[in-house]
Amino acid sequence: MISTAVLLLRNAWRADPRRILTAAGFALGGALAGPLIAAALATMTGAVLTGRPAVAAAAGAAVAVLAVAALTCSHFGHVFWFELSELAELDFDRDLAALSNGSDGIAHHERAELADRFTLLQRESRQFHTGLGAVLGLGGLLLAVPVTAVLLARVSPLLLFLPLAVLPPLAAARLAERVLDRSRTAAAEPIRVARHLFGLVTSVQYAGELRVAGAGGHLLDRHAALWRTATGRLTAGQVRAAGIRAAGQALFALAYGAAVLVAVDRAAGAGTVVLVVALAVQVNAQVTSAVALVRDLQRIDTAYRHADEVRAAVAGTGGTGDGEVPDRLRAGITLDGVSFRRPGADRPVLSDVHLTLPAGATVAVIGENGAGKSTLIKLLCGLYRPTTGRILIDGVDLRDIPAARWRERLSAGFQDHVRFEFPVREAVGVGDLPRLGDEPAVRDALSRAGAEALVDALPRGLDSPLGTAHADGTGLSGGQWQRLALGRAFMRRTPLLLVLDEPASALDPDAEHRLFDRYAAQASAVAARAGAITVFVSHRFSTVRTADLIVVLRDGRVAEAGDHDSLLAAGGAYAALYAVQAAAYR
Ligand SMILES: Nc1ncnc2c1ncn2[C@@H]1O[C@H](COP(=O)(O)OP(=O)(O)OP(=O)(O)O)[C@@H](O)[C@H]1O
Repeated sequence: MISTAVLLLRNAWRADPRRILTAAGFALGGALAGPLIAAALATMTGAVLTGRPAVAAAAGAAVAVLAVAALTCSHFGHVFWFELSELAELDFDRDLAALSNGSDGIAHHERAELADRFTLLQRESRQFHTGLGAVLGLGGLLLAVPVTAVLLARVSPLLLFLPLAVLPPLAAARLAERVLDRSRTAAAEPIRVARHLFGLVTSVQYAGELRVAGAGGHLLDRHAALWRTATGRLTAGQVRAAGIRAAGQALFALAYGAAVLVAVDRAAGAGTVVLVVALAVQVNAQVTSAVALVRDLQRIDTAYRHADEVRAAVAGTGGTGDGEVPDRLRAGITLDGVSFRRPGADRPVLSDVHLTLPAGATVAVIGENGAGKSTLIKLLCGLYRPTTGRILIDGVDLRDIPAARWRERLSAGFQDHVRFEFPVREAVGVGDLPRLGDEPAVRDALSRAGAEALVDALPRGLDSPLGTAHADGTGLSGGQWQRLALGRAFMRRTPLLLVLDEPASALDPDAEHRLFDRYAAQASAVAARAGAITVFVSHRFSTVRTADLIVVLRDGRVAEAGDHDSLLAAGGAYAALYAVQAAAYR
């Protein structure tokens, strides 16, 4: 926890040294005012009772000034540290985003325990606005407690034990926070799933299907059940934590009662009794705030610990070598005995895949649902790493190439593409960030994706905002979103590998056919320039048959590979599938 406090202070210092110093000054001043008020009150009472009006008036004025100072310090201190705390929250959110999206691969995202950690971290990041205040408050207490102790010791050394009575409630608070942490961890999974269900029920995208199926009520019932499970676990944790805290406070209450008895027993005068009672109240307030401040700080400590766990899980998912990506592909991409198994899965998704994708070729990957087509695409993109085997780019192992370097030479259109609710030029331009504002490049990509007519029909052309995030945004159909995603995939000028995972599943067959005709002509130009390989997944054989190489996957293995004519002649799985689809169109 001390390291967390130091980290928060260091970050605040880095952000604005003057601001944090001023906030610390106010925190210390405010903390000191408390015991001094008790001392001034005692002096005032003694002076009144012994008939010294001038001293009583001065002490009374001091009480008033100190009380105002305490309030002022707390108010202005808050103003100074609040913004720094907001920055700490922003920093942590950025860290989270980097952890979530900044890793080389994506396989760790598919692990449930990591998803739970992220759920917790998102909740915990909301605690950051209290962190700096807690550190400064505890700093103030470090000053106020000894001053209070000295004042108490002057009455009786026995009273020195009163601040020690702070320890049981503090220890109890630590223990209680650990109990709460365990209950929050236990509740993370039901909360995550419940949020997912709530997202489904409230999503415009799925509204139609859920209405027709009448599944909305069912999902809400499951959501409520999960929420009840989560709340039950959290409440059980809260009850246990409250019991532990109450036990700590009870020990302090005993010490408090004993202190007042000592004061009454040793009282040299009414002023001293007032001093002890006021200081005992101070100690009580100090304990209560110490408990709250420690709890706040401990939550942030927990957040950092959880973030470290995620960081450790994410580390090591990236490439380590310093291999170069060739300017142009000469031989091609080779999969040499590639297998892939997800952590914790009992069987591999891909097994012992041997394939050569020649430079300049168009490769179609086909197979039944779940055969491993998308997994193969993600392996080629370096988003997953082979569990065994190698992927060689012109002979260089992909493992030895830094992920960022390889990705710069990729273009991808994914099945579950992003629907960027931006103006069209940006929604497409993000496919090649350096050319985000390059209108001719965006128009060219749109034309290759067959989306120029779609954009021309929009009220503000390339500047038309898309989606419901904008008041004047235009809603698009699934196929129209897909055309824009394709446009995005076509933004990069010289990719070495273009992957298209069911890029036209939402297009009508005619549109898909035209798209691939147009694409094939351009692909051969890029292929001639850079030896670029296009790998696409499609279930439509009218498109698949045009590929130079067709790879048929079955149960994660390559069942057949070859061009259309040779596969038909072989009379295997491809020929059978082709015959079924051809018959359906006859
Ligand atoms: N996110 C995931 N987490 C765990 N397992 C997964 C995940 N995605 C896919 N799988 C598993 O990997 C296998 C291969 O999935 P993949 O998406 O590669 O198949 P596919 O051939 O592209 O299927 P489709 O034609 O349905 O898109 C599936 O059988 C599934 O069991």
